[in-house]
Amino acid sequence: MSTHIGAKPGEIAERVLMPGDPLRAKWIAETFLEGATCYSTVRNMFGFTGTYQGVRVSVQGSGMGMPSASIYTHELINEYGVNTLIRVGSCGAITEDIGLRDVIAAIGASTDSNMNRFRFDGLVDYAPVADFALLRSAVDAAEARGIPMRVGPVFAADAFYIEKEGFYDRLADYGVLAVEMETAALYTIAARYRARALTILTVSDQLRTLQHASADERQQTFSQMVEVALDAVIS
Ligand SMILES: O=P(O)(O)O[C@H]1O[C@H](CO)[C@@H](O)[C@H]1O
Ligand SMILES: O=c1cc[nH]c(=O)[nH]1
Repeated sequence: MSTHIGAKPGEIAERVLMPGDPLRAKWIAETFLEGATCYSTVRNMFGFTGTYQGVRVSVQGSGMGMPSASIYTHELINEYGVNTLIRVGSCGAITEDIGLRDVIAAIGASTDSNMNRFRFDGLVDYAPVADFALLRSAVDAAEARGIPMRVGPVFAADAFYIEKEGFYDRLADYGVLAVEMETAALYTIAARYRARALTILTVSDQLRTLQHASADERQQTFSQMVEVALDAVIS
């Protein structure tokens, strides 16, 4: 086992879906994987391995925010040999042309996290980006399933509750589609250790119109996001 994951060597697949919510990991494993078994309950951050269309796939909760997601990303890659990670998360849309329940693939992530400034001694504003082949596979999968999916940049925020007048407007001015809390760290760590990473998100909150998805709506459209992610992760 690693410091934060209770799996034995070989229990985690090379391909992993990573939701923030550990109960979403359980739901994905029970709903979409065959023969799924739980390999870790450490900190209740559940992880499961099963098969999807005959291919071994794991689902690991990452927790909320970049410090937590960094731990799981680092250990999955470096302690368990994971080479492909797709985050399946929720997000807040910051442009009015994106609706509740829409699916977004993150081509890159800006952030207010200080992690990369620390990493590069404050001299570089590193640009964390998605793996192109995974992104292309996700786009192909969404098209094949008839699921509309926007592709664009997101903002990975340190804080969920931001009291900064006009901040989302300014991000939207620069083309940012949505706000979430993990992708900059995921893309950076995957790049560092030569793994492939992608984030796919479902809009749970429309931050312009202040609409919020109901629990049922979230579950239904999370299904679309997960189907696209599973098709891409086994590609
Ligand atoms: O739904 P998940 O994957 O947790 O993602 C989003 O939801 C959490 C905030 O509610 C943050 O982790 C954010 O990134
Ligand atoms: O980080 C997040 C996730 C969902 N909704 C938000 O507004 N922010």
